[in-house]
Amino acid sequence: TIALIHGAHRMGNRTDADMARWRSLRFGQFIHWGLYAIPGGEWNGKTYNGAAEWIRSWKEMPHEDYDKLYRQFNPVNFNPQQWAAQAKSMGAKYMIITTKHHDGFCLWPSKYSKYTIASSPWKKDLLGPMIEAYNKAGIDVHLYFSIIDWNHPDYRASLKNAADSAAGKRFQVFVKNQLAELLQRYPTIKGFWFDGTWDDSWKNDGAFSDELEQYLQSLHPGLVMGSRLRADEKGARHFDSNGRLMGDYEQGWERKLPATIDDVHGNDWEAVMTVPENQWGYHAKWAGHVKTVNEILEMLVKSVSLNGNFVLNFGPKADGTYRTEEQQLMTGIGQWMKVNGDAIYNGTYAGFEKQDWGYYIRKAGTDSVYMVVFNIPVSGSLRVKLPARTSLTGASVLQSNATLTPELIGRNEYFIHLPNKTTDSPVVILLKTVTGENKEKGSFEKAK
Ligand SMILES: C[C@@H]1N[C@@H](c2nc3ccccc3[nH]2)[C@H](O)[C@@H]1O
Repeated sequence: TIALIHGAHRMGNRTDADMARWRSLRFGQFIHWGLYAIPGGEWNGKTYNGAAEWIRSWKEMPHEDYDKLYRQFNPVNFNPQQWAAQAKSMGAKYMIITTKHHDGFCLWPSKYSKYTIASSPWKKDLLGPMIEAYNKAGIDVHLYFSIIDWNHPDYRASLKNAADSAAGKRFQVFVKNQLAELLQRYPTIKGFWFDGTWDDSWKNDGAFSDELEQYLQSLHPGLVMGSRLRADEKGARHFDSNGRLMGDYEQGWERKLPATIDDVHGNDWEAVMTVPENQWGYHAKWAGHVKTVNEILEMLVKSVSLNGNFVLNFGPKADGTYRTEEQQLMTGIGQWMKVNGDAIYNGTYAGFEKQDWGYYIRKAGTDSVYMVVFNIPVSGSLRVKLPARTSLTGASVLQSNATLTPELIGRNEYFIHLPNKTTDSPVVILLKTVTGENKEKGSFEKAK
């Protein structure tokens, strides 16, 4: 291994209570809200084909036009209690809110910048009421913070000369001050979700990112921060130059999921996902494929089955309301979660051989294993192959509690026959298992 000062400081996952809590929540709501919701991907009658929150980088959007938008930001229909209630009914257990996206506009009245909500017609802090409403609804809040800041005069993508380095130093002080300010203003938040850390100016100062992480932990012990924040002294990000994960969980799964358990290398991880193909902030015209409830449920279930968290993104409109498609998704997902959430919360990798019908999820630390079925075979028989020395002592349909009688078809191998082959939403089966050397024979094993 290479001797590193600013590489990973820990082998393996965090085992403290704050991280165990984050791990148990499994399902989060991302909210991208800011000035970019005003143009909503359109300007001067033209449609921007990129991600709506990147419209300032579009050649058809003059920087000075974008930078004036704050003068009309006035979310008169903003109702944080309603947002929290809808998130709760969807089954989300944590929420990540953009405090400041790449454009540098702050949703809180930061004393370190003029480019904040305080300069808008709305004037008032947006984060405080959100955090209060979500916490009251029993939902943890994490703060998204972009290091890239297109508005700040001292932001540099790269440091080419002494002047750049001086600006870069001033910018680092600004970042540190804003983050400390956020922790001081919102002491109940559970973590930071850093973004915009790919520019050289950041990548080439691993020492600063390391010191910053430690500084934030000192201000707020237990804070959960992913792998996007840090670089090591060689410029390696997410994984240090020895291949060890930096930060508390792998945070690179943006609009993609691991394929198998081998892709996560035993690390905690989280995937963040858009409803359309690639829009985080509000875009008036969603082009391309819009994910359905069942598609999203499969991503959520697959993530949990591979020991990860899944966060679904929402892009509220400039007036503070959600578009219809997003409201309908929250309702549809919530209906399934209401009945089957037990399979998601505290869910972990089961260690059973993956089958085509869907995914196994083990309730953390127990012998309860859920089967979440997405693909019912034409035979109607779901194959279950158990690891050695594990046997079945019970099987039931989670929703109806109907008992199932698995058929032993081989050594540690069963068929579970589903009562009906058609369903328009994933079916969850709860398996009770027993494992051990001198275990009692499972209930469904034929007497010899
Ligand atoms: C969580 C997501 N990360 C930001 C982002 N910017 C990118 C630039 C290039 C490639 C990927 C990007 N993701 C998106 O704007 C969104 O905030």
